[in-house]
Amino acid sequence: MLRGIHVPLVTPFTESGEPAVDAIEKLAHHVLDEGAAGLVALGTTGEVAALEPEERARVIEVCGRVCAERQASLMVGLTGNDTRSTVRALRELPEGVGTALVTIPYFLRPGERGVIAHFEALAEASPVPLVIYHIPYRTGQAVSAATLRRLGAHPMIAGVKYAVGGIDQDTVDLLGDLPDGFEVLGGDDAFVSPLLALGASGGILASAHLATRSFVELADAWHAGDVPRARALGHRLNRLSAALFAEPNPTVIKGVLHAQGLIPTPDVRLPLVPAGTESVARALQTASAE
Ligand SMILES: O=C(O)C1=N[C@H](C(=O)O)C[C@H](O)C1
Repeated sequence: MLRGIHVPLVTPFTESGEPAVDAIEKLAHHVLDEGAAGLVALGTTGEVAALEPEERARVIEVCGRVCAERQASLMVGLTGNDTRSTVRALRELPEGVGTALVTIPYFLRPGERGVIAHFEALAEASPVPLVIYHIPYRTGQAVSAATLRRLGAHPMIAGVKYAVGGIDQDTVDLLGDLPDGFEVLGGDDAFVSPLLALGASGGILASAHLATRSFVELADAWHAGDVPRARALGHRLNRLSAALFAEPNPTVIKGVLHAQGLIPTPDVRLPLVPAGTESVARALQTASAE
């Protein structure tokens, strides 16, 4: 279910600052046409923190419609850091959502026992399987391979979006001994190729808005054991990701998508500010070479 490349869609805005629903729909079809296995609505890349509740509902609605039509997987991001309100949000997810991508409680730093208790409570209450979003440089909470393995043994916890900013001992330990039915999806664009080499089943990658087909080929090549092809693609795509992440995500990606005519404006909501023209030009040039 979690195999392949999932694109965490940006939320494009119109000139008047509203979510550009038509552009989301077009972008969704575009990345699915290019081979993405599914969409992620309301990720960090979708600027979820800056969207009003009714705007979030509209984004889920349009992504749900496209995924239903295309028989693709829809994952929805939930970023609460308190257990009771996250349970409520999970229960309020509309029909058609396949999985919920739930961030490890940020800022509070509840410790590993707290993380376990949080996810076990969510897993018991959730109507859909969960994907743990582990991104310690954003949440401030470290989590060991043993904790992820324990959580992964729960039947309602389907996987982890793994974004620890590198490959460390826990990464190798986790991928060397995964619970049955628990998948690792790379969530750091720069490290997706080594993670796939270690056994990740795919990735959730903002970079895959661009060169989607090449990211899909990268995952397929590692899964097929075609090491020379996978390694070469990985190095090439890493250059694209580096250019796209030269400024806070998703500012450069939006600049490039706008320059390519795929979204109506490159606008982001404060506290994000639009990427500089040089960063966008460099990323555009790298993307054009794909
Ligand atoms: O929104 C996401 O999902 C992603 N967010 C990450 C981030 O902004 O840190 C990057 C990753 O490509 C996907």
